[in-house]
Amino acid sequence: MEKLKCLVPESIKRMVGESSDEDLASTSSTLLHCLLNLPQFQQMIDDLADSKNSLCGKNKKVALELKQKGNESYLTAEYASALESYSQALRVAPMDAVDMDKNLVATLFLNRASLFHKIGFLTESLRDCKRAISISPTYAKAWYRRGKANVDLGNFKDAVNDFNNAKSFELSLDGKRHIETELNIILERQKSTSRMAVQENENCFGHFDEPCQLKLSQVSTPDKGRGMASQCDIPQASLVHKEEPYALIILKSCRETHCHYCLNQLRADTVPCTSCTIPLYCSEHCQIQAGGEPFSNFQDKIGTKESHSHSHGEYKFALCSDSNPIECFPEHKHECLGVNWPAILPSDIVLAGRILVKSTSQRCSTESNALCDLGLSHSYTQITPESKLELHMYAIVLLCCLQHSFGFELPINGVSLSQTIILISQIRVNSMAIVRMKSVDDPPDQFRKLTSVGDALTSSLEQVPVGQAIYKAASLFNHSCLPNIHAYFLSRTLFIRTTEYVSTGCPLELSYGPQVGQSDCEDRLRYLADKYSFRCQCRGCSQLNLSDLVLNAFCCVNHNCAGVVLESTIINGETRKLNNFPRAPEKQKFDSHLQGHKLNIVDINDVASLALKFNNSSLHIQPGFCLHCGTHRDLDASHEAINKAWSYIKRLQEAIISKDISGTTLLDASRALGILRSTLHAYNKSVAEAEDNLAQAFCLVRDFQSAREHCKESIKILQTLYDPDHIVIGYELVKLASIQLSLDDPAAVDSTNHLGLIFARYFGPHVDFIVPYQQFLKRVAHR
Ligand SMILES: C[S@@+](CC[C@H](N)C(=O)[O-])C[C@H]1O[C@@H](n2cnc3c(N)ncnc32)[C@H](O)[C@@H]1O
Repeated sequence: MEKLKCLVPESIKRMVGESSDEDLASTSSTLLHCLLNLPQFQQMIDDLADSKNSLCGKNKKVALELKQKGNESYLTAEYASALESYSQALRVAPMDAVDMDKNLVATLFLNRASLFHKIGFLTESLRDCKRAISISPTYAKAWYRRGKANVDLGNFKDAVNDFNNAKSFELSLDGKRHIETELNIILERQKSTSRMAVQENENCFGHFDEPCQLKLSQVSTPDKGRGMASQCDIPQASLVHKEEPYALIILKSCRETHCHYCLNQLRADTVPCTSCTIPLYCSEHCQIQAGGEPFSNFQDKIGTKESHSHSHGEYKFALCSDSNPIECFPEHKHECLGVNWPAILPSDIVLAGRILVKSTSQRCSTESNALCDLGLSHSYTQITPESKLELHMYAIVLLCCLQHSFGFELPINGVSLSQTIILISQIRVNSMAIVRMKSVDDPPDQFRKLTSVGDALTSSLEQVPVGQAIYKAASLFNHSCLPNIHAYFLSRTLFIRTTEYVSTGCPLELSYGPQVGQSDCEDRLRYLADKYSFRCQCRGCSQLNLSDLVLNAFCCVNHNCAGVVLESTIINGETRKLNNFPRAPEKQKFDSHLQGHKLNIVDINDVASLALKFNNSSLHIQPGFCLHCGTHRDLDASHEAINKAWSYIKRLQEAIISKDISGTTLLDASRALGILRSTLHAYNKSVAEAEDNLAQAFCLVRDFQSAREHCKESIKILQTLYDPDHIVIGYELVKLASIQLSLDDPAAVDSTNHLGLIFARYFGPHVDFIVPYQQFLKRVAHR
């Protein structure tokens, strides 16, 4: 794409860079004509959209090689490698390929089922057998293997049925006799056991159906456009919104680890797409929902006794569809042609393709003229000239790819291109990042069950983005750096909950990323302007707050003084708030923010009261001078000392990542923390980060007592910068509780109770699905 950009004449680049949403039809058609005359552009479209150049199509030869490799690894007991080979082979094997008179895919499922059985993954084995049987209903070995897995799972009735089927399809007499013997043993065992059968349980989320009964109203605001507000008083932790995505796509970084439909972490028995090698799914349910065909459509007819009716090959649609019917559009189908563009173009462009195809198919029924009319806001006019050129180019490439590979019946002209450019702009402003909670100590490979869980007691949690989606109704929620609602996801469903009491008429606003306490006001404004092209007008950025004042502050050089020293950038930023929003901050804001703190807040109140004394919209604060006693600090020298100290903390961070922490690294970092503490303000965010790094490092060298103290110090600071019951504190308490448990410290009970309350506030009844680790902590702490 970059090379292509260089070939566009400067005059066209300038015209595109200066375009507004009004003249997109003419700018995009000018660029289109220019590109169509470039052989490099034609070549690019051929590479992306022509099936002859496809790298994402099925390939029998490669599948057979991988199968062979898997068999060899299995024989030498290299099970992880065998699993990798079989799964890869399944991904590339054509559904109609035959190997030694058997459907190749069915054989591969069976081989993988045998491997799973060998390593004790019984439900995975059972599911792979089912898949082999649904392709090849008379596959005696698959019935037999399934019978064995059912025996080990205690499902004797099913096992008897499986062995009977295996016996009837087995051709050799010896084989039949062998199965008969096993069958008799099972029948005996069945009589003598009362063991409960283990039920296969696919994607069961208990409280998926929590109703959302609150009515919200759409409001219009002068500074943020449309927004959502409450129509009644809403208690904390209430569900205010629930929605299925209009369109969704997995992020490139998660393609190998998460299901391309529901975005849950893939299990070891991944299910491939039936037509191309790009997506992996966690189940046939997801594979079919995405637009794939059921495996039973590829039934192997070789040697089949057609009359046999197999009652066990059916699919289970356990997730959302039964209880909560959702509109389902086969969103991968038009990409599923083995061509390269869905794998190569950026995720938001492939998402735009999904929306175009979906809305065009719906357009036939609604007879709208717009190619795609989501009715969402966008910020095309505010973006940079480079971004405008990029949007133009991607819109042209996407429409050409859709037309070339999928036969999308749409003239590529100024009108369709301008609508596509606006669509991509809407996606950039309105799409939500779907996140999943990840325990940092999760083993990255699929052999989760094989690794020890003994080290889990020093775990911590983080949120990782896995997908990007458009939720049409939720796009109307505005951003606040001090949000009063919180969004999270179960499978593809978006849930939004209040995190505090919200009174009637109050705007409901979530955070698009940055929050007060996480970074200072200038950083938040920069992030939102860069990513979403708007200048934030939320209360966090328009009213003074303690976090923004102390987050990057220095301490007083006078050891007896707990005062605050600010830099000019912070003072300027805070003064700007007052200039732009000359409303007096309310005194009680500071007080309520500090309620419940048992911390020494004298210095913070100093800052607050000083800030409140502003006159003519300016703060009377001198950079470099203590706000309490007026003593001067040399800020240049302080910066130098901090940078040097921080280099030791950075070294420690690297050592933590490589899990190789030497005594010297730890000692240097401890000394560096001393310098940070004596130079920076007690509530400076960098001190919290350094404390947290030391806590992690001490955990790794198993000095849990030191780890606990550093972890507590870090939490103390964060509780001041955020709300004490903010979700960030919940994550930190997970770390503290796990360290306390490692020390048999009874205080772990308080920590787990506290984190339980915080998570319940953010996730309501879904807490155990989102943070299953907290259940484990609670159980151990209360034991
Ligand atoms: C996802 S949309 C929210 C709904 C939007 N207000 C509308 O009218 O459709 C995001 C856009 O809303 C506006 N917006 C949201 N939060 C804002 C804030 N805190 N300050 C200023 N503008 C905001 C910006 O224009 C942003 O690009």
